Amino acid sequence: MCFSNPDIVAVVSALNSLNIFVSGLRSYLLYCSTLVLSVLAYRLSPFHPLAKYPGPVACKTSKLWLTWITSRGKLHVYLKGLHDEYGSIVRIGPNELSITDAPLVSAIMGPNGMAKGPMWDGRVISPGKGARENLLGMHDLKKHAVLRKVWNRGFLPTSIKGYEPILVRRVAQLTEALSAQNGSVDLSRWLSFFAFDIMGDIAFGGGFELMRDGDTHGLWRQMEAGLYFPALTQHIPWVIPFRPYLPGGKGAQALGKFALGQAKRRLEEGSIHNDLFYYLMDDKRDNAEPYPLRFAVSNAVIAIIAGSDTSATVLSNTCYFLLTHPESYTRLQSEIDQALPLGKEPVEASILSSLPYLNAVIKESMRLYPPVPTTLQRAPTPGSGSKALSESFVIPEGTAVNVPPYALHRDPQYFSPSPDKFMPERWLAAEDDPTSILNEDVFIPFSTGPANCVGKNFAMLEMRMVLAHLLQTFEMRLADGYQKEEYEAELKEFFILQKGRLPTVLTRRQAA
Ligand code: HEM
Repeated sequence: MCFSNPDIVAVVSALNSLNIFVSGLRSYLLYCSTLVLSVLAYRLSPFHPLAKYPGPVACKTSKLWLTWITSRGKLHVYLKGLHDEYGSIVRIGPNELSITDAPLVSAIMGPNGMAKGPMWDGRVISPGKGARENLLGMHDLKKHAVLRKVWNRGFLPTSIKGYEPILVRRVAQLTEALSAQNGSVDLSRWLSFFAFDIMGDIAFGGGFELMRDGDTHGLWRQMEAGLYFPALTQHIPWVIPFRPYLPGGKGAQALGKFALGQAKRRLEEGSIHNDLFYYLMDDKRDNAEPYPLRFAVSNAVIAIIAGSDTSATVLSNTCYFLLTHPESYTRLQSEIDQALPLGKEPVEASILSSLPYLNAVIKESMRLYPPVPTTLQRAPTPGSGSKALSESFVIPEGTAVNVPPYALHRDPQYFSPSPDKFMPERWLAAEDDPTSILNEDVFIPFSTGPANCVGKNFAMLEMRMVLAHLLQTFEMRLADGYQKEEYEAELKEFFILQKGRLPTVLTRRQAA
């Protein structure tokens, strides 16, 4: 075989180009790895502002570790483990602390506390314009306060009174639908459909009919699936610009589209009751321009996301605890039977709020499983330099602080004895053992301070009403063959605690 001169020249020139490329690539990789190693070394060094706080090396070096833990759905359990091991202040990211110290909790989230932290930039549920203009994700303290005033009007006692007849109708629909089922039903799913329908009523004056039609549009399924991605990106908000190209990055787009359709329908037809949309769009704000449509839609969608799965999870968890604690079930049923004998309908809200055991059961369920179990995050306002939480504890700008309700609620310093056990009696002062501990300041299932849950009073009414009706109407038991351990194993945290199945047999009770 022989090569001509031009062939040899071409090969030599190709080799030269390859050499230049390889050495360029080598220099680039060297530059990148030096940069990464320097950043890692700084994060682990004594010069880092958070150097004195303990925590695992994996957390100190990168948020990718917590992203991985979150992907398994058990971030709440992991963070509790870290607090058990390292104490009340733990470094959970290069620039992030998790805090379970009671006096610091109110300094972080109370009236003089901090604004929402950077994780909200990564919690975009339904992409598109307006995604950041809702109450839940608003960083700016002044803008938040203005918008919160509008939302508050939707949840004043008089506004909630207006929602009561709708709630009574939906609860009756739930019990009728459950009565019509044969054998075992997935109670958890029915409670989700109920919560979705009622939030559709409150937000848009109706339009979601999951109890009647099932999840035919896949809205509930997509909303639950849509929470997975923001649960990961909340730790690494810098990936948000790449979101459309990432698997699962489309989010709850169907919910957003459906909501826009409902909003347009709602605007054309009006509503027979004052729904949240009324307060967001039609309400006369003090000499201000009305909000644009996409703003109202974005906020109303947030009501559905923040208000449906949260209440449904508490309801399902509470049923699970009652079904696995027969003495609590019997005690609650007899309290309800005395206050609301079978056949007496509708159940009155004022009576429900005065039932001590019913309220203790709901609180105890939310203590053990707060639906937002880990990620109440706050941070110093950009440009402020720092925020002093106490004389000796200053948070430098650029640091986020996380308060994890799940770890707080199971801390024996604050709830004792047996903080991991379901014991509603701990909330009943008259029956309380004087040696027991119950610190209500750190009982924060609805958060605390100016950004606490705006829907709290409505959610409490809803949960009391559903539970009272279920226990008044049915005898309930877990389905044969269902292993109760499955329930807690299936509880996964993706931003909100998501539940699995709760196979239950419901038998209609007869009036005595
Ligand atoms: C058991 C039911 C519920 C629980 C446990 C719950 C829990 C929470 C928590 C923990 C927060 C605070 C997040 C933070 O501090 O960063 C929050 C905020 C919020 N919740 Fe709820 N929630 C529930 C039901 C509802 C309902 C029914 C609505 C109705 C619309 C709602 C709407 C909101 C909104 C709009 C915010 C943002 C408040 C603000 O930033 O000012 N939630 N919720």
